[in-house]
Amino acid sequence: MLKVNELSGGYDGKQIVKNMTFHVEKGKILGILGPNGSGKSTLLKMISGVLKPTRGEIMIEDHPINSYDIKQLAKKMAVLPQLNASVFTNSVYDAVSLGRYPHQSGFFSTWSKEDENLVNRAMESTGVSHYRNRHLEFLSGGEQQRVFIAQALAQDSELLLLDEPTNHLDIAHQKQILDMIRMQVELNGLTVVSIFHDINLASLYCDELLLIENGEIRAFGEPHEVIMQDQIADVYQARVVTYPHPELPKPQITMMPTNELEQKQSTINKNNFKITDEYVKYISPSPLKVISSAVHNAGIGWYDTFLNRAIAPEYDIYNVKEETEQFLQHNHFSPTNTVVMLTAVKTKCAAIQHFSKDNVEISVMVTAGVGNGVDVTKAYLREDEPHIGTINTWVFINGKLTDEAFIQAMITATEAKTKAMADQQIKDPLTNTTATSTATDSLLIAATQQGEEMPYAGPITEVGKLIGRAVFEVTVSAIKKYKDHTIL
Ligand SMILES: Nc1ncnc2c1ncn2[C@@H]1O[C@H](COP(=O)(O)OP(=O)(O)OP(=O)(O)O)[C@@H](O)[C@H]1O
Repeated sequence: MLKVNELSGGYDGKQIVKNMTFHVEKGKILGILGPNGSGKSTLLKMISGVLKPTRGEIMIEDHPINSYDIKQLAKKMAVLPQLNASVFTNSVYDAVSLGRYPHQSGFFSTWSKEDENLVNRAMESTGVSHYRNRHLEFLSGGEQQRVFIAQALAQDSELLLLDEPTNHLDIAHQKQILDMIRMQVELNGLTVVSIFHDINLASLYCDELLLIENGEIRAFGEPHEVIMQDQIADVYQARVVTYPHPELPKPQITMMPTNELEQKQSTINKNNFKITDEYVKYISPSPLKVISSAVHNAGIGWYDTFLNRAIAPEYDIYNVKEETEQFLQHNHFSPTNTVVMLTAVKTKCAAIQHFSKDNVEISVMVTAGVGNGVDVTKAYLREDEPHIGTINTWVFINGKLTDEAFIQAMITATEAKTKAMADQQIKDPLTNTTATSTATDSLLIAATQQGEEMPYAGPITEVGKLIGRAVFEVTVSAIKKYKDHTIL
C-alpha cells in the first residue's frame, strides 16, 4: 500500500529524516516510535505531502504521491495531525462532515445519503454523536481528539496517518479508539501509519513498528523484533525492562527508576513468624517478590503477608475464593497484599527453621498432611475421587533472585520435598509405592530482592544447596510432627 524509498528531508536545508526505506502492506498498522525530536512528525508530514522530501520516493499503491492531485490524494489518505486549536470554530457535526470534503464536487450541493451515513457512523464509533451540535471549543482535549479521529474516519480513505491518536485520551477511550481503528483494519482493509509515544500501546495494536533514532531507522519489524530491552533503553536513553503481556504475544515494557526507590531495608527473620490455632503467619516489613501456587494471590507478585490457614475437613473448597476474601476482610488482612494457602493440618504441626551459610539466609515453613500420599508417576491409575492431603512449603530468601533463580528454587525445593517423603517412607496407599507428593501440594518462594543478585538457585549454587538441605530437613520435621498428632 505504502512504500517509502531512500527518503530524506527536513527544514531549511537541515536533514531531519535520513535515508529511510520501509513499506506497509494493505490492512496493516505500522507504529512509528522514537524519542522527542527524532523526526517522527517530519516523516509523517512528508508521507502526507505537506513537506517535500529532498531525496527519495513515497509511493501509494505503486504511484508516487506527487502523481495524485490534492483531492485524489485526500481520497486515498486521511491525516490526523496533532491537535490544532485554531480550527475550533465548528460544531462537532460540521467538523466531522469536513472529512467528506474530498468526495464533494461542490460542497453541500452534492451531499449524499452515503456522506450523511459515513459522518454518523464515524461519530458513533468514536463516541461523539451526543455532542453533535456542540462547538469544539467547549469540549475537553480528549473529546476534541475523538472528533478529529471521527473526521479522518469519515473521509473513508484507504490509508490513515495518525500523529499520536491517543494523546489526551483516558485508558477507556484509548482502548475504544484503537479497538475501533483495529476493526476498520480487519474488516475494511484500512492501512494505518501512526506515531505513538506509548510503546506498550504501539506493541498491542500495531502489526509492525518503525523505531527512529536521530532521523534514521534503528529497527523495523514485528513488535518482538523492535521492543527489545537493550534497544529501547539505548534509543530512549532510559532504563527499561521488557515483560510478556498476560494474554497476547506482544512485549510490554516498564520503566526502572534510576535511583532505586527508597526501599525499607528488608531481611528474612524467624521472628516474623507467628502461629495461632487459625493460621501460621509471616509478616515481612516490606513486600517480597513471590512466586507461588497459593489459593489466594497465586502466581508472581509482591506481597508482605503470608497465611497458611488451618481449615476443617468439611471446608467447602468450591467456595474458596469468596470465603477467603471474607476471612481476610474480617481479620483485617489486606486482600491485595496477602498470600493464602490452606491446610487440613493443625498449625501446631508446622515446622519452621532458619538457615544461613556465608552470605545466604533462608527461612522455611512446612505443614505436611501426608495421609493421602501420591506417587506422581502412578497418578494416572487413580480414578477415585481426589483425596485431599497437602504439603504446604514456604521458602523465604534474603537476596535478589532472577527469574531463572525463582524457577530453579521451585525445582530444588520440590526435589528436596520428594526426598523427604522417601526418607519418611510415605507410601501411596493405592499403589503401595513411595509417594512423591500429595494431590494438592503448594509451594511458595519469596525473596527480599535486596542485596547481592542470585542468578541461579540450583544445587550448584550456595542458595540452592541451602534450599535443598532446609526444605528436606523442615519437611522431615513437619512429617514427624504430623505423624505424632495423627494415626496414619
Ligand atoms: N517547522 C519546522 N522548522 C524547523 N525545524 C523543525 C520544524 N518542525 C520540526 N523541526 C525540528 O525537526 C526535528 C524533528 O522534529 P519532529 O517534530 O519531526 O520530531 P518528533 O520525533 O515528531 O518529536 P516529538 O516526539 O517531540 O513530537 C526537531 O529537532 C525539530 O526541532
